[in-house]
Amino acid sequence: MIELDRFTKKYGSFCAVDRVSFQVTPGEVFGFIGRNGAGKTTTIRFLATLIRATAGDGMIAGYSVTRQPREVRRHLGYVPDTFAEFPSFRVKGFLDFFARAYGVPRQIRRRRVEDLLERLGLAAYAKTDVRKLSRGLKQRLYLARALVHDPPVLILDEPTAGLDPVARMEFKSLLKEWAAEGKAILLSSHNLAELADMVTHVGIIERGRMVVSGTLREVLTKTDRRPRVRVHYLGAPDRLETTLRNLPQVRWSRTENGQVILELVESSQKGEVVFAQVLRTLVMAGIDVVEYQPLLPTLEELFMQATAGNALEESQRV
Ligand SMILES: Nc1ncnc2c1ncn2[C@@H]1O[C@H](COP(=O)(O)OP(=O)(O)OP(=O)(O)O)[C@@H](O)[C@H]1O
Repeated sequence: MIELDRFTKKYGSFCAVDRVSFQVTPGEVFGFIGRNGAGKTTTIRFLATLIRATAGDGMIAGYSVTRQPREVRRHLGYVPDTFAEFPSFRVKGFLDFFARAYGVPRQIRRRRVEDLLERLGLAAYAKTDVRKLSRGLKQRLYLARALVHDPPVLILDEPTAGLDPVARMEFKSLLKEWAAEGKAILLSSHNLAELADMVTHVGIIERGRMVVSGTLREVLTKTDRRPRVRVHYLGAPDRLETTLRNLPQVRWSRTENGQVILELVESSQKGEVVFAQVLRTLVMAGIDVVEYQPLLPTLEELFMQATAGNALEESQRV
């Protein structure tokens, strides 16, 4: 598992990361989110043993990042956000080289390299020079490299940047497989809609501080946005409009792709009761409701809300 304990990193008098803590246990996928310069890469590079902490420590699979970096590297698969250039290597030879460097026994090595080439869609490029790969293919190769020693922990900095839509879908299902195998996974991404589909947990870092963290569901329900519901109905809109006008529980409505989004008033009762009341009224008014779907706030909405205070402070400073 991954454990970060009050990690702090200062560059001179500037504090890039300030006492950030979190845990990722086996089977969890933790999405690490933040604006440019918030401190994600600094934190990730520390966990990957590439920079030292000013204070605090981290544990990877039970080993201290500060005191046992060699052990940490043996238990960690890391994909950086930028790729170093390598000398001439063919794709398969590249993976084989890293598998040897990690001391993977020969019998296992051959099978594992073949398997990774297959799973990451690289089999057709096995003999291609790595320097000739496109950005997306390099991304896949680096993912494969991170997995050659079958580490229990994966840390991926912007792993889907550069992937085409098909490769993204494949990556998502691979991520689920790795999590189901019991790996603890940390990933950062700026694509929040995509991230919401991949993670079990999220943490939002803002100017070096963790401002929100928890399970995806937990943090999404923490937003103070009012309850919304999407209604798919049959028939002409005028009857619905008349009904909505007389519904005190509805603050506003708008039409999106032939369906109606309703924002409901907050009530002292549980949100679910308001949803039920509105549905009952619509049905009683003779509206043929085909689908009625309460909408959770999105990760974008949560992110904007969690970082809004700081954005305001910044704009006031200018
Ligand atoms: N070597 C360094 N020397 C001085 N400041 C640094 C150094 N590395 C990072 N910083 C600063 O630390 C802060 C955090 O940077 P970091 O790269 O961790 O952000 P990030 O969240 O990964 O951003 P992005 O989304 O743009 O990759 C930034 O203000 C950055 O300028």
